[in-house]
Amino acid sequence: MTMTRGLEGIVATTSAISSIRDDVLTYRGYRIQDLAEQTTFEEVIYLLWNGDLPTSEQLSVFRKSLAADAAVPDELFAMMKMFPLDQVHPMAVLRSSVSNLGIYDTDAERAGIEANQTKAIRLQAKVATLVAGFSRIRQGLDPVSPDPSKHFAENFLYMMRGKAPSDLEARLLDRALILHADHELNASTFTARVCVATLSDIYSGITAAIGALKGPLHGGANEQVMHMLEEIGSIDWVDDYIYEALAVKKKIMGFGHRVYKNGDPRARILKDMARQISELHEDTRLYEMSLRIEQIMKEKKGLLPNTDFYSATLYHLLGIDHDLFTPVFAVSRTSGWAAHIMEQYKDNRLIRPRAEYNGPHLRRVIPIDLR
Ligand SMILES: CC(=O)SCCNC(=O)CCNC(=O)[C@H](O)C(C)(C)COP(=O)(O)OP(=O)(O)OC[C@H]1O[C@@H](n2cnc3c(N)ncnc32)[C@H](O)[C@@H]1OP(=O)(O)O
Ligand SMILES: O=C([O-])CC(=O)C(=O)O
Repeated sequence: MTMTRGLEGIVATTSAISSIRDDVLTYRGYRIQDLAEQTTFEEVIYLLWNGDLPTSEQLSVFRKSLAADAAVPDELFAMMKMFPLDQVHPMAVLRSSVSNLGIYDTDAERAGIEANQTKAIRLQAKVATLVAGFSRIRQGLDPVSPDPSKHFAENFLYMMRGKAPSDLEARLLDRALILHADHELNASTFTARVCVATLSDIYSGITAAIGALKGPLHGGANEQVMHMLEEIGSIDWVDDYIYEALAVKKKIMGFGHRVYKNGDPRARILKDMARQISELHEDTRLYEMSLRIEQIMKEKKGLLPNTDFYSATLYHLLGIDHDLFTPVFAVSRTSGWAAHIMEQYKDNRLIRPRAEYNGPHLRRVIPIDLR
């Protein structure tokens, strides 16, 4: 048996959804840069689930079905109101709420391609309503009902804020959702596939994936980047902070990647988006601090930013609460998780690796009164 820590370099499945080769990221064969520039998040969801970009007619039908499924059962918002709102993390709320969505879906246990496509649409639409609704409930406000006339990203910001975002803000979020939608066999996607490979249901798979995304070594890093920027506070303190952190071998959030060694292509696009919004708001403090951190990390550690680094500045300037950064990631990644879950069902085999045992050798049980 061979063993690699963290399964590094192990190919665990075949997949036709997204690919990282020579640091080029593609979804279904399309470069991420091209998708971010020329398509919308709804087109990308369709692409991930169906293998091809939609025609305008297909897109229109698809958008209508997403909009029709965006409302969530009142019981879920009632349940959220009972949570300890001043201390609970929104990712914990999302994890529980998606699990609860399955309880209210009468098709939850229905198998088959069509049933899973239907449930994927429901999940994708409702996950945004849940995140936006929770952000309002904890401020003592009522959730805003989804507006079917709005595009996904625009509607998401509208449901959070209670008023429509500008076109540029909606487009920036739309691009961020595209960039985060899928990423080959990352930890949360692998979790989703392991879960449904037991032939468990799609709600269980996405709930498990949300749990994996929450951790700071994965999707939770975007919130931690923001904490770090806040802790540093000013460009004047960046050098001291980073050098001191590196001296005690502290990890700098938003840097490094298991697969990319020459840089994450999404980070380059997000960096430009962070610059754009910083200039728009005439508030370049976080962006300039981030540039300096990037420079030091490259010089001292040879590490480059990953997708979570500049998304922190972008989301902050979009007015998104810091602890909602990872839930926003989850809203986007639901599309990728659902694509992988459906791919897994199509050609399923239980995922069950081995462990190399390194515990005690065979021992005799000593009766309890003699231990
Ligand atoms: C959407 C995403 O999930 S993107 C990733 C988001 N996560 C983060 O940004 C958290 C910070 N980054 C990290 O922890 C790592 O780079 C990971 C988890 C992304 C990749 O981890 P791995 O491939 O397991 O690399 P590993 O953690 O073993 O790091 C290898 C070496 O680089 C160092 N290193 C890696 N990332 C960092 C970092 N961000 N800051 C400082 N040092 C780092 C490690 O300390 C280690 O050094 P050592 O060999 O001297 O012990
Ligand atoms: O691929 C990974 O390991 C993590 C990542 O960047 C992602 O999930 O987007």
